[in-house]
Amino acid sequence: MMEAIAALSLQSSPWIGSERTGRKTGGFFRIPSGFSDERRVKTLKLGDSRWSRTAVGSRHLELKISSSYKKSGDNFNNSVDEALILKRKSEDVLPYLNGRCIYLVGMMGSGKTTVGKILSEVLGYSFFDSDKLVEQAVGIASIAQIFKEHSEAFFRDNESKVLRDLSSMHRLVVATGGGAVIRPINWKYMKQGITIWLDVPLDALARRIAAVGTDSRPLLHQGSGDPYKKAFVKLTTLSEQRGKAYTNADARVSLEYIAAQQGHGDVSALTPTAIAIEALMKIECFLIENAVVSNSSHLQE
Ligand SMILES: Nc1ncnc2c1ncn2[C@@H]1O[C@H](COP(=O)(O)OP(=O)(O)O)[C@@H](O)[C@H]1O
Ligand SMILES: O=C(O)C1=C[C@@H](OP(=O)(O)O)[C@@H](O)[C@H](O)C1
Repeated sequence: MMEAIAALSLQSSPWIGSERTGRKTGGFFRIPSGFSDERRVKTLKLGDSRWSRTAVGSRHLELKISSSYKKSGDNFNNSVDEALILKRKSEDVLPYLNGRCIYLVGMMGSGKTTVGKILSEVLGYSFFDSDKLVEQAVGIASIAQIFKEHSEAFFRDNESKVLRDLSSMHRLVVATGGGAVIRPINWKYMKQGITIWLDVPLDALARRIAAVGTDSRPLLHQGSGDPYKKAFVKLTTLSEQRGKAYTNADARVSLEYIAAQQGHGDVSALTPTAIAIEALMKIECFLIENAVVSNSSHLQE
């Protein structure tokens, strides 16, 4: 398992600069949601100089970038602006992560791999896909084949082992399998790092999955008929079973929320980079809230 991780970490994780272009920008990259002035002041009062510097500094940066972002008239500039915001936001967050891993959770097709690779690249972390590590660990080339030759339970046991092994490591972004959230023990492992839920509407998930096919996703690769409808029905059932488990995550990145903030009617207009930026903002909020809570508990001692 550890050799598998070492070998995989040598693989590159491309994406930056290759995102699609062509979307309207609405300047949503202001102060992150739930990141009010009141909370900043509270943070300052608690006297952690590292946080006060970051909070104030990043706020100026966001406001500055936000206005230039809104002025951009063409797609190239929008894409460059997004890349710049991503880079700056990662620089804000990185020192306070202290090497903690980031675990992305969410339904199949929610973009854990796509967004995870962007985050790993920009943070200088290694990227791992837990499905790939399971394939390596059991010596079978695909998840579909693992389900076929063994069972879902066998796959889940190995998925837990992989998450257990990853939990002692640092500086990783991990794209988990969509079902990793159903076993409580997996949360114990993932909570060694920061868990981020990519919350994507079911119709968008079904569209993405119908576009690429269900060969690699055995839970969706059943029955006949229209690929979109089939995926939508199955994803609806899975989401009803798992919806609550995803809410265990430390932070939620809602594509509907980002789209509304950017003035898009549809989440399909969002670039993976925009989603990665929102993820970094949510990580920042989480880290600040945690710092406030731990400072408060020190003060009460
Ligand atoms: N923001 C996005 N917009 C459009 N398509 C996306 C986006 N993010 C991911 N995709 C596509 O959706 C599919 C599933 O993405 P992936 O990252 O593999 O999801 P997961 O790892 O959560 O299963 C891929 O074909 C990917 O290219
Ligand atoms: O939701 C699930 O139960 C699964 C999701 C898949 O991963 P992705 O979320 O990366 O597709 C993979 O682990 C397996 O097919 C089961």
